[in-house]
Amino acid sequence: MLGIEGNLGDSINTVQRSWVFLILHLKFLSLFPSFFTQILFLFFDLTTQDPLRILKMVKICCIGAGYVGGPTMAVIALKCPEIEVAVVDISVSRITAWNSDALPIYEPGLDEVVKKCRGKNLFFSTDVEKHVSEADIVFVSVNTPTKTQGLGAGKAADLTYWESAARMIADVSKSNKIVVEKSTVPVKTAEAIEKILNHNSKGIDFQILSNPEFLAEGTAIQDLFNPDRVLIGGRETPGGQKAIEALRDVYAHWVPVDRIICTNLWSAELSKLAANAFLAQRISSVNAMSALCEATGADVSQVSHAVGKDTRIGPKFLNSSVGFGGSCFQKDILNLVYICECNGLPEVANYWKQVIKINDYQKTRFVNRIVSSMFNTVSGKKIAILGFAFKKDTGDTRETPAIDVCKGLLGDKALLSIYDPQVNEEQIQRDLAMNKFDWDHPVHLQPMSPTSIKQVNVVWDAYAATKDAHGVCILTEWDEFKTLDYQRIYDNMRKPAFIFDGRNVVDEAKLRAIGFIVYSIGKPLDQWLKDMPAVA
Ligand SMILES: NC(=O)c1ccc[n+]([C@@H]2O[C@H](COP(=O)([O-])OP(=O)(O)OC[C@H]3O[C@@H](n4cnc5c(N)ncnc54)[C@H](O)[C@@H]3O)[C@@H](O)[C@H]2O)c1
Ligand SMILES: O=c1ccn([C@@H]2O[C@H](COP(=O)(O)OP(=O)(O)O[C@H]3O[C@H](CO)[C@@H](O)[C@H](O)[C@H]3O)[C@@H](O)[C@H]2O)c(=O)[nH]1
Repeated sequence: MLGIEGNLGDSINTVQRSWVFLILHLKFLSLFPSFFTQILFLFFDLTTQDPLRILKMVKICCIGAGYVGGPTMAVIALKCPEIEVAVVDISVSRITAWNSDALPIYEPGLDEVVKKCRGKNLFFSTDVEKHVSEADIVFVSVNTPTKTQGLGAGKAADLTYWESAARMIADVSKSNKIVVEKSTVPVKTAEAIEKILNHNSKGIDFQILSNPEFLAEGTAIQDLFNPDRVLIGGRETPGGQKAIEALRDVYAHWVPVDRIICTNLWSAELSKLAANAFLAQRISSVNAMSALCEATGADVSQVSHAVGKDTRIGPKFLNSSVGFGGSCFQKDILNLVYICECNGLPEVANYWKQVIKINDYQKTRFVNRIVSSMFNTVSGKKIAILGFAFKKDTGDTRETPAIDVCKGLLGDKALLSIYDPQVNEEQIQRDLAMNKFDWDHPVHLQPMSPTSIKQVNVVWDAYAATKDAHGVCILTEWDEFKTLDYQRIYDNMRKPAFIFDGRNVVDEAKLRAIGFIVYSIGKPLDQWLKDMPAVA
């Protein structure tokens, strides 16, 4: 095992040197194969300590085999063949899936990366303690969901899973370790983790680093291969700096060093929350504009284009939508709000709270638009839902706006027929039966009792979903929804046939020419919709 204090950073730096040495070594052994020569070389190896000592593999363990732990570690294993990477989880079903041909998450490019490394230097296991105790670097990538009860419920991050992982690391460790916060955590979490780890440390040196992850689902592999930046925060002590160096050396296998930013612990922890808040704020800003566009006849796509051409603003993340979803934005902003409140900054807290309020408003506005357009009632009417995942190219449904829209329509007694290319019926039924904030607690990774909602029917084809429907809602921007045969869909629907496009994927002019009544977020309204204004 390599000690962190002394030589982990150096060892990775000198890997190339060691390969040269090994080749020379083997060459000499083949030239002088006598027993005596071999003994001489062995003696040399043992006494010099360098470089053969460092040929022993560095071991990384990641606790949490989820959307972050799985892809991140697979890419580290691919890019660092001399490092042994173990990804561990308490969920037996998740680990079984990681070891099978049907990986537990859908992510373009992930299968190929896993296939290249699994069984070589990438391992998935439920033997959490063994792999943690053997590792030099332990990443912790467990859930940090919003608290559902107690102090800070509905806002604060629930650190139960993080704390239990930290206690387990302290219990099973027998050698020095770098412990890396990969999960998104409240600023100052590292201080609490240090206390847990060092309280009963048996003389072991634990260095805590913050290394937040910025990948987005659906593009995780490309984001990991080519990150805008890698952020590493650590203590400003010699030990802390050495640990930063060791982790930087891992990423430096494929990330240009000028993109690896090193900061203090608190800056790294806070930057992750700040980045998500800034990104979500852009979406709430454009969504707020979308309401004004509908009221005035402006077109939100044109406004976004014009605004985004300003190089100080930039064109990305300005797509108006039914609202942002996903496991991160809402959770992390609520967490930020709570931290501001705890630090006596109510004005700052209220500023960020508004990003969530606009997002909720956007989802409610969308449901109200549907109901008001369809003569103020959807009771007993079949509504097709196209797309349930929170964005395209993922099967993840955590905090998807589709849940709120579907629940809103179910509240008005609609009959839903749902199709998503990557989300199965069990997941959809479970999501629609779940309470707010329950979605990201590990108990929900286990199969739940099948309490299916009778008003909901899940089908495996957009045409089946839309057959005999009164209205169609597009809630995820899957590419296939752009090229559906809308004439066929129209012919098989009840009339008047409505389309409510929550992602601005359809060509409204073409659909209107077919005969549809079309509502697209932030676009000029047609006469029908003007005559039946939604109550926001
Ligand atoms: N999903 C993303 O795109 C994304 C991106 C950046 C950061 N993050 C952050 O990363 C963290 C993980 O997110 P995720 O989406 O991968 O979550 P996830 O639910 O997909 O995975 C977390 C895993 O941790 C496991 N786990 C929980 N407690 C454990 C324990 N004590 N020991 C072993 N395993 C345990 C769970 O069983 C689960 O499989 C969160 O803090 C999240 O905010 C997520
Ligand atoms: O212009 C846009 C861009 C996105 N969205 C929606 O916003 C949500 C989030 O999308 P995205 O950010 O692409 O996916 P995530 O996987 O949630 O990634 C975010 O959250 C991660 C978890 O913290 C971070 O690591 C990423 O950097 C951050 O982009 C989705 O519902 C999108 O449909 C919009 O409505 N309009």
